[in-house]
Amino acid sequence: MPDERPHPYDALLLLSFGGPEGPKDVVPFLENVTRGRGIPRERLEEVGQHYFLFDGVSPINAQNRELLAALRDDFADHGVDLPVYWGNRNWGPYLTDTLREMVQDGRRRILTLVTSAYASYSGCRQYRENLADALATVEAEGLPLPRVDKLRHYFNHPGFVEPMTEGVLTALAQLPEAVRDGARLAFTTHSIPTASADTSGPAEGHGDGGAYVAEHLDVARLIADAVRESTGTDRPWELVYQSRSGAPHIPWLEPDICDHLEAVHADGAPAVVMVPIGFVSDHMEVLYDLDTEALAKARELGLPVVRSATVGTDPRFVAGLRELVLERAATERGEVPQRCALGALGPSHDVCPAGCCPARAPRPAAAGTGSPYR
Ligand SMILES: CC1=C(CCC(=O)O)c2cc3nc(cc4[nH]c(cc5[nH]c(cc1n2)c(C)c5CCC(=O)O)c(CCC(=O)O)c4C)C(CCC(=O)O)=C3C
Ligand SMILES: [Fe+2]
Repeated sequence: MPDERPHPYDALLLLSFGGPEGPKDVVPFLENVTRGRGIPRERLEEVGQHYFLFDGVSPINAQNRELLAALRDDFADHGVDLPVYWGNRNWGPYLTDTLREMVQDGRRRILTLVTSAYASYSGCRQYRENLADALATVEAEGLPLPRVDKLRHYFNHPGFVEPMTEGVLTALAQLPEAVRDGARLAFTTHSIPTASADTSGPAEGHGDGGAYVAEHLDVARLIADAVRESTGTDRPWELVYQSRSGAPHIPWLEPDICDHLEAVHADGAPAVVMVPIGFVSDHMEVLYDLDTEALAKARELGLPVVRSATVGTDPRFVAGLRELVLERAATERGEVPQRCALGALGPSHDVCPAGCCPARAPRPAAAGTGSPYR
């Protein structure tokens, strides 16, 4: 009988990016995202247009509400007595308001689940900085300070990998039979500056592309291997990038998905499956950059391209998150739980070491070694 006690935790915090919920939200949302980040004005106007194409509504908040409900249902079904809260970095419900509410509800030992599966400044440390800011605000208001931890990166957990593998099989079945066996797999994730990739993860692990690229390659290889085993066909695959931002003279990870589609088309590839391993739900990066822009490029080329599913609220993903919560709770109680992970890298660290995913300008970050709030 598995131990279903979340003790010592008394709450789970779902922490996400946030997105606009109508046309008047778009500009203030983009200002929140890019404050102090040196994004050119033209890029902002362009990204604003992506949102306006969908009436100014990003699907990300609805998707987080669904994940919140799915986690609560799953916890209830499995006797896990742990309230789940939700807060965002860039739009309401704002993290600071959620954290204040949690403290006022008497929560003192909080575990955080971030909607990003990999190491990187944007996907990990920046959220830890946001937590430190929110804790500082709560402290300044004279409220008691909770202890806040963060769940380990879950990119290589079977709950994340297995639904995506199944998604690729489903996507392949949508391709015309004649091109199915020759279809290439394009694993895609958010591009980030190469300097930021190279320093991602713990300091001693840094190499070209850092933990960010290594973790994505591990997931891509796992899925490609599982698909080969299941279909009996060995397909070429590569890791590609999307959603580049920033100034043109700063190098970001390449190739871009659209350039990649052109290149493989020129190379004679009969079809491509785009596999969005960098994202946990079909938010704007998936809806615009893949389903709108990249699919338009594919039509222009006359290349059959399909996009496979993100994990969303797949029951295996939600169950995997529960397992990760209970695993960490056991570790915090001093037990030595099994730490499930597929692939070559093994389970990620529970506590980010000092110097993990460094920022350009150092700022306090919670939930790590040497953090001001531990
Ligand atoms: C690694 C990564 C993830 C994946 C991990 C994770 O999920 O956290 C991610 C997710 C997301 N990014 C999102 C939106 C945006 N990201 C931007 C800008 C940037 N992203 C970056 C990185 C990442 N971003 C970076 C290095 C920048 C440059 C500015 C900076 O250094 O901070 C901009 C500014 C405009 C632009 O230039 O694109 C927007 C609007 C949304 C919400 C989508 C929705 O509304 O549905 C989500 C989930
Ligand atoms: Fe982003």
